[in-house]
Amino acid sequence: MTADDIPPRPLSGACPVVSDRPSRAEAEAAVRTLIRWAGDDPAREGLVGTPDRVVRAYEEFFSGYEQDPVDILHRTFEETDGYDEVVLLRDIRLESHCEHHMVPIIGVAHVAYLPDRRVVGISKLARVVEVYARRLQIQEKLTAQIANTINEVLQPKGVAVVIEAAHQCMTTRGVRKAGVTMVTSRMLGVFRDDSETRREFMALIHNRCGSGS
Ligand SMILES: Nc1nc2c(ncn2[C@@H]2O[C@H](COP(=O)(O)OP(=O)(O)OP(=O)(O)O)[C@@H](O)[C@H]2O)c(=O)[nH]1
Ligand SMILES: [Zn+2]
Repeated sequence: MTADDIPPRPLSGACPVVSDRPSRAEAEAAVRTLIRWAGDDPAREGLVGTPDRVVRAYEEFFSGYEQDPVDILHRTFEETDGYDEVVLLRDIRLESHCEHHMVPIIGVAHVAYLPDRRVVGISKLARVVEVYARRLQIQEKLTAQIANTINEVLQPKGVAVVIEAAHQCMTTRGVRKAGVTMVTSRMLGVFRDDSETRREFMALIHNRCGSGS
C-alpha cells in the first residue's frame, strides 16, 4: 500500500495542542473507570497503583505530541566533498499506537534521502520517526509525515520511507491474523520520478550483504 494519495503538505510540525486537556487526576480516574468496566476492583491491592502507572506509560507512548520534528532536523551540515548518493537508515525500530484501537503497532522503518549539498546527523532521521510514532497513528499517515518533514526541512533531491509493521489490533483481537505485516511507502523527488533510484533504494533495503546482521 502506498500513501500516494496523501498530500505532501502541511503534515509536519508540532501537533495542535488540545485546549481542554484533562488533568492527570482526571486521566487516572478514567483508568479506574476502565478497570471497573472490565469487571475488576480498582481499590484492590494489585490495582491501586495501576492508574498512575498507566498514565505514566501513556506519557511515554504519546510524548510525540510535545515535540516538533522540524526542530530536530534544523541543524544540517554542508557536504563539500561531492557526496551525491543515497543515504539510508535501515531497520529503525518502530513502536507506535493505532488510532483506532490504541494498541501497539510494532515494526521497522527504512528512511533514505538523496542530499542536495546539505546532510543531517543520521540519528536525527531516527528521532523524526520516533516523534511521529509516539502519537496515535495510522501507518499511511505516519509514513507520509516522516517523508514530508524530511523533504520540507532538508530540501534534498528526494526522500523515500518504507514502513513494515504488525498491528496488534489484527493479531491479538478482531480478525486475529498473526504474522501479517503491513507495508507502506512514501516516495518523493527522485525516488518517485526516477525508477532506477527507487530500485536502488529497494535493493539497499532488501540486500543484507555487509550489514553484519
Ligand atoms: N488503513 C489502515 N487501517 C488500520 C490501521 N491500523 C488499524 N487499521 C484498521 O482500521 C480498521 C478499523 O475498522 P472498524 O471496522 O472501524 O473497527 P473494528 O470493528 O474494530 O474492525 P476489526 O479490526 O475488523 O474488528 C480495521 O480494519 C483495522 O484493521 C492502519 O494503520 N491503516
Ligand atoms: Zn487498530
